[in-house]
Amino acid sequence: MDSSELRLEQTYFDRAWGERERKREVLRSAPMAAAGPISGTALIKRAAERAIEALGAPGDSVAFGRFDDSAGDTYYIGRHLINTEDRDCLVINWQSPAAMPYYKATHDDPCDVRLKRSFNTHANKVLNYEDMLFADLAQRVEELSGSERWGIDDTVLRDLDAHRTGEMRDIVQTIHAAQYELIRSPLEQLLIIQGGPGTGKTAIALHRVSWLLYNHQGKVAPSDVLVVGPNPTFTRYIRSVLPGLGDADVEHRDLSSLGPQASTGRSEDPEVTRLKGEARMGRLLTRALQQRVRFPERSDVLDIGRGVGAPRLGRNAIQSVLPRFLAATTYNDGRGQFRAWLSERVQRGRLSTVALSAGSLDAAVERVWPSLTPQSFLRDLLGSRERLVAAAGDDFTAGDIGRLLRTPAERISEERWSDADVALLDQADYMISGRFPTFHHIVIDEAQDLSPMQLQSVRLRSRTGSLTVVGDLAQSTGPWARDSWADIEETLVRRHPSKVEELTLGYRVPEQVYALAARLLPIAAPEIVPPRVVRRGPADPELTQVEPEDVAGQAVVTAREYAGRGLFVGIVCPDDVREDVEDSLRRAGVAYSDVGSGKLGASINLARPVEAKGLEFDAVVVVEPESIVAEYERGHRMLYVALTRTTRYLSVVFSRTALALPVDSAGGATPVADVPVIRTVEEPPEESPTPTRRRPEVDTGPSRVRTDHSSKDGVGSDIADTVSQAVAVTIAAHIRHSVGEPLWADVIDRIRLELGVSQEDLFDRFE
Ligand SMILES: Nc1ncnc2c1ncn2[C@@H]1O[C@H](COP(=O)(O)OP(=O)(O)OP(=O)(O)O)[C@@H](O)[C@H]1O
Repeated sequence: MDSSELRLEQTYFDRAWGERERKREVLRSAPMAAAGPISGTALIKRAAERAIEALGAPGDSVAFGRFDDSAGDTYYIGRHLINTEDRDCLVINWQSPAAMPYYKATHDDPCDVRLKRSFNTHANKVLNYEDMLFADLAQRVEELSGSERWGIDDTVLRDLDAHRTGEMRDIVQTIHAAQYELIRSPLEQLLIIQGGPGTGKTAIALHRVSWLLYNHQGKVAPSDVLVVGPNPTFTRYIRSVLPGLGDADVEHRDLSSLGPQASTGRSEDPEVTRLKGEARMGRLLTRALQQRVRFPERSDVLDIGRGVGAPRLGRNAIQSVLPRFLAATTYNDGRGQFRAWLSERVQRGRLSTVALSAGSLDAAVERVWPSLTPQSFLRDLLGSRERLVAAAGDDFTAGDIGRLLRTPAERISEERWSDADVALLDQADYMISGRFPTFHHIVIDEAQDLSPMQLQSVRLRSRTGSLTVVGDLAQSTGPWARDSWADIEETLVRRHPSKVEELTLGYRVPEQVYALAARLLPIAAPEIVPPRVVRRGPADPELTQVEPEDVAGQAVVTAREYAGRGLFVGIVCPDDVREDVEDSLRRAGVAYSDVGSGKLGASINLARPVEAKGLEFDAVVVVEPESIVAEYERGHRMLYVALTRTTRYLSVVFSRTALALPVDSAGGATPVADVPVIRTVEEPPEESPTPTRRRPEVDTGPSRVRTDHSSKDGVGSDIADTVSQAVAVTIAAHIRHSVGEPLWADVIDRIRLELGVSQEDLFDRFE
């Protein structure tokens, strides 16, 4: 790299930084300079604050890339627009149409771009850069590697190898041409994006939101966009991406809270979950709600108030008007209209010789048209066979009714609700009050698993039908596992056109790991074309066979080894061995985060396979794959999900089979067997839980010898070991967050100086 060129770039970066910070100062003083009413000043202050947010932080680098066109003009691309006082543009923000060539240029269609430069920066210091010369690429096209031909450069690869944390990062610097096309696809449509694990679906959906907000300002505000994820952990994992792109105020919700009542985790049979998710449940709720409106039984008159002279109306008079009010938009609107009619009728007909009190009127209305909350309505319905049968019509069998029926809790506040109930409550809320915010654009992530009732919840919130729906059919599991997008498309499409687009490049999962996971595809999802993986990882997957009683201990030992290297670790474990793994973690004194509780920790995270969907870790330990397959409907898909969560390292700890694959993939009843190419490469280390470490034959490098310091079941390591590991992990996380990788060595040296120990001292101490 030319150092004078580097200096020139730094000069440009410094200049842009100066302009940006000048603007920040101007914006800061704007409210003070504004004269006029206080409310006006407050408005200016708010606007100034928003504009300051849009500048990014003072520590952010001003740009991440640049391109030069054939006319010799140079354009810098960054997260935020930077102008001089005279409105000369120094840096174009990435969402601007002017930035398009930076993303669209490929070796076979350079879009008039001569050079594309990607900067590696720390704060605003340009550390180095990588160039792509399109004329040169076109000449060398025959020599290019597969991933180079696909447009994957070193900047992407470096980004993919970076440490992961519990928060997703943006990909503005390295958005691929194919991804960019989807990001800037028209707003008014139902766009379904299908793609294998780690193809960037979530990243694209979020960048698309930012792009749409910038390019449709005035039409779509951030508060007019909703992002729906599968669970609270996932929502937390992704929710800092948009604010980081300058788009705060976008609403993030997860399915378990997409209703008037969040799920309280009621567990139920998958059959019941499936039934509650069916579209016909919507019809059942509609009928059941209408049936709550009726003239009181065992009475022919409705008394409006009490005592002599209190007005009364006959059954027929009331029954004849009810259908009119039942046609109102919502249950509560109909109730209001009925109340008004009753009041008017009493007064106009002079039915009363005494003044009609509001209380008497309300009591009479309540007897015919009870006031309901979604919770009281659903509790009454699911708790009564009679109500269920009456509402079922021809749509449901006696067996269905039996499955839906449940004993209500004594008090409504004690009622426990399942995830599937949330969508029913949501539908009930819509029918009863019709009051909830709608959005111009909605993103649904992991959409492949949603039930029709959950899709309906989303649809009710969509004001325009503009949606971005992302998912992977090969990862579709649970009661609503599907093999096609057709029903989702049908449910969600409204007045706009719809299309299904496919992503074909796999970013997250290294080649060696994906080769293992892809063995499941012929069973898990034979129709799916696997993605083309863009890179190799640092190691082959490690398959370790141990005795059944040692599985948990070995999983913990493996996870600790990874965590000890400062990696962000996920243990993906079936319920079958979960308690044992938790016990082993506790006994080993290992702090870990329970992914199901909504949090991701900085070191070891324990997840059920379903909870791991959409997440990623530096290293993943998949425990007892056979149980994962057994515990889930479409279990091979769930195992595929588990195996594809890693960005770098994968270990599989098992007692029976590493992958539960039929010997003969054509035979339905064939027994499960191991992956055929596994071989034993290493004897178990002493004191470890008698593992037989195995690797797939694809491994061409020398065997990696692992030294295992743990005792028999991975517990009982000394306290010093645990303390030093915890301290090291914390310090490493701190360094990673504080400075860029090129400075790590300096920081570590500095720590040594601060501690007053030289390199030699350190060795002395360990001898
Ligand atoms: N163009 C890109 N440049 C750099 N990294 C990328 C790019 N595209 C995707 N990635 C990275 O790949 C990883 C996977 O992305 P993402 O989670 O969006 O994939 P996904 O398709 O939603 O995966 P899953 O199916 O598992 O939910 C992330 O770390 C993301 O940053």
